[in-house]
Amino acid sequence: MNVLEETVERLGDAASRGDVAAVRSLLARSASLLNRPGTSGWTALMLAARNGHFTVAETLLSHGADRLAVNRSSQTAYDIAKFWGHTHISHLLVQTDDRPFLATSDPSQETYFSAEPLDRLSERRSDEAWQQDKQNRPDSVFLLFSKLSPLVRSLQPSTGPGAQTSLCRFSSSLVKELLLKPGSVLIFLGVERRRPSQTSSEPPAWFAINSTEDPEVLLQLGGEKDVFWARRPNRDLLNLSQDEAGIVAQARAVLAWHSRYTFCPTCGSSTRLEEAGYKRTCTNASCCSLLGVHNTSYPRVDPVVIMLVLHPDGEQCLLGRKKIFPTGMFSCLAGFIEPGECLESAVRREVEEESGVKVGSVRYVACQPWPVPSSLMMGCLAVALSTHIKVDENEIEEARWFPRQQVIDALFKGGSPALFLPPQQTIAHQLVKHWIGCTSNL
Ligand SMILES: NC(=O)C1=CN([C@@H]2O[C@H](COP(=O)(O)OP(=O)(O)OC[C@H]3O[C@@H](n4cnc5c(N)ncnc54)[C@H](O)[C@@H]3O)[C@@H](O)[C@H]2O)C=CC1
Ligand SMILES: [Mg+2]
Ligand SMILES: [Mg+2]
Ligand SMILES: [Mg+2]
Ligand SMILES: [Zn+2]
Repeated sequence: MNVLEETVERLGDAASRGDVAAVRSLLARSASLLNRPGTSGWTALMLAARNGHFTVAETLLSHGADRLAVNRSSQTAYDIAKFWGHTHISHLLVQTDDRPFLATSDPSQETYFSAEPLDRLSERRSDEAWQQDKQNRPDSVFLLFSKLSPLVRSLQPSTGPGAQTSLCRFSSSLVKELLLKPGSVLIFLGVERRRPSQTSSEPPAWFAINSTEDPEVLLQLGGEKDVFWARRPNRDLLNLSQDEAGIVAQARAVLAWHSRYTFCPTCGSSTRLEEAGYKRTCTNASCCSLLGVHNTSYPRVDPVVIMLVLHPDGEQCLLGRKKIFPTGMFSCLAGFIEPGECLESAVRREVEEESGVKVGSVRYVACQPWPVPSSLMMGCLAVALSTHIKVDENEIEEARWFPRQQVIDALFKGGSPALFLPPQQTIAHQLVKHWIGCTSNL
């Protein structure tokens, strides 16, 4: 047993005995131990739940313990507390479960693409002198995009689980010439959020550039090894750190808008970039888009509902697959919100259109920006009123009710040829996990 494994066992032992002081001091030394299972396959939270130690469970949760982790029998800490009759602890775990998982200050609970590591400082967007000064500062950070894909670098596996790629960061001197090229679009992203202890004068500003120069030539710019364009949205863009994914969500969606709105949607004249990339204004002085405020001048966000529909028996959920999905992959149904629709009506309409199932109550859970090109995925749980399935074959190849246990296996045991779910970075995956966590009672 190595030192790490030994420390995990000590944490588990302290949690089993109800020794809050020992739990705190072990976590203070190594917070990464928190969700590691010991040799028994149980996490510290499960052991606290098994032995009825409320304060330990509370302490572990306050440090961000994963209440949805399962042991080798697919039991969560909640299941264990319930089984052993520790109602005060199962209530504690349900209380936490009942909250939408985004309504928490714990960043590890954010959905992928939703982190906000930069302060967008929208009030500085029209301040041209300020923008110019930031663009010239040596500590400003520039990200490079080609055909809307960011330039990234592969990280060594030793950097730990999670991020496998990182955004390439350029300084103003390296991009100076590129900015003069006619095809370059520059947008301001924001400034780094500083913790109070970091007292240096001004936090660095971040910008993104989309360039139309030859991508192969651009690759040489940084002179780094292992750099490549993160072109495959479902692969390369999902391997960033939580913070970098948040920055890409903002940058890619705004740059995509610039690439598609070079002409005015109202009169067809050309448009020019303003407000550091957050507005496009028509160059035709008589265009009515210049009178008043028009949404055609601002970056667009397309609202989408994505929903996990639950069977009236509460034990099954409805998942569907499009033809383009890899074999065996099923996901939540989803669809664009139409004008004049609220979230609930869009959920009911899309589910009925795509599967023939009628839906009653709908509850919003959490959302996720999806920057390909610029959707906002609003995740809901919905309860079915009818169960007969008739798919819209234009959109969906197959939709089925899946039993809870099969979904749990797909979530925690990696799936099977019959069912696997989209990766954990997607809100579809998180919605399914949320349902299992809310109703966990194996
Ligand atoms: N993460 C996940 O597991 C899933 C994500 N999605 C995403 O959700 C989004 C919407 O889902 P869909 O099933 O495609 O929507 P949908 O069910 O409304 O059907 C798509 C069709 O709606 C029309 N449409 C209406 N407004 C549109 C707009 N603003 N942009 C593009 N097409 C529009 C187009 O004809 C398009 O083919 C897609 O971007 C899709 O990639 C969809 C299913 C699962
Ligand atoms: Mg759809
Ligand atoms: Mg649809
Ligand atoms: Mg639709
Ligand atoms: Zn116009």
